[in-house]
Amino acid sequence: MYAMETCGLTHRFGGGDPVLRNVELRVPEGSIYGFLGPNGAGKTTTLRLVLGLLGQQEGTIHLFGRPLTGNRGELLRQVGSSIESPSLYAHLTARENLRIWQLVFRCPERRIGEVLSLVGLSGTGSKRAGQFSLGMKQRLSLAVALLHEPRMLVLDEPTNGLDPHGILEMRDLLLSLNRAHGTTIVVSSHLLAEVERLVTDVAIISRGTLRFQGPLAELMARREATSFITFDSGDNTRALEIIAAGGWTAVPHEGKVRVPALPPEEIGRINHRLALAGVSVHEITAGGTRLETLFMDLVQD
Ligand SMILES: Nc1ncnc2c1ncn2[C@@H]1O[C@H](COP(=O)(O)OP(=O)(O)OP(=O)(O)O)[C@@H](O)[C@H]1O
Repeated sequence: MYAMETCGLTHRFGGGDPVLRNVELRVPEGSIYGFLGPNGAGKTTTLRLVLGLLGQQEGTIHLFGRPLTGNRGELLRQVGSSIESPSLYAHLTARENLRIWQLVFRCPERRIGEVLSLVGLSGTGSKRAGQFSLGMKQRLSLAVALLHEPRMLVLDEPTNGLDPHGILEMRDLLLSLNRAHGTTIVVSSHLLAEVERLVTDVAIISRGTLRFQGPLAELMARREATSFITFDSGDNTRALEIIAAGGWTAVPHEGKVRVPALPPEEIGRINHRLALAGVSVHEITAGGTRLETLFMDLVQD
């Protein structure tokens, strides 16, 4: 079952061109789903539609297998979100901010302490949210989103403006939430590298159109298909013959020998065979398309 599913989602602002065209998201329950695309691609608009923050024009939205239309209140109660700038009161402490939302969500008071500890803000005492670092503000927004123990979290650019340490902290936090509670997490980002080690599934959107959707492993496999290993040895002509005779596809490249990407044990086997034949290998390098390059290719027309 999909935690979130959109069908034919199309949206225009005013009478302009569509900013979303037939967007079909399928977020598997329990996944960490990276919704990726460059600035202005349509990520926030899609998420606002799914959260009922923007009037739907064309298409359908299902959450947990049920249509949003007609079940909005009940379905959105199972979702925690942080979209655009966090709605925090600068003059209140973390605990006071959460107290307000605890009353709004009507959840037990104990949740305040629980989420504070979960996001690592228990020790902030009388410090006001206005004095928090950006990373702390992001974590407090996450705490608000988690108060009512949602089945799915929808976070728009949660690592925006964070330094590398803050990005790592946020990643670990989201991973542990997903593992400990099975919470489905949808996280948007304009940088694949920021979420590459977090997500299980990926959707890539560009100019309002979905360019890729599937498990991260599928995207990785596309990269591997264009990757290669290069051998440089004392006698590359013989090396080429020996590798080809072993049944591997090998081609000469800039005076060296190139084979398609292989598992490490296969590379070891080639190296061993060359050594046995008296060809000494100086260098083995892996190269090819970086995941980020593949991402850029996908978002460019
Ligand atoms: N309220 C609005 N009125 C008119 N146009 C809008 C409005 N909100 C968004 N847009 C336009 O819709 C397109 C998609 O914007 P959206 O904010 O959804 O992109 P995004 O992928 O979230 O980008 P970013 O990473 O910059 O937030 C953009 O061209 C944007 O200018």
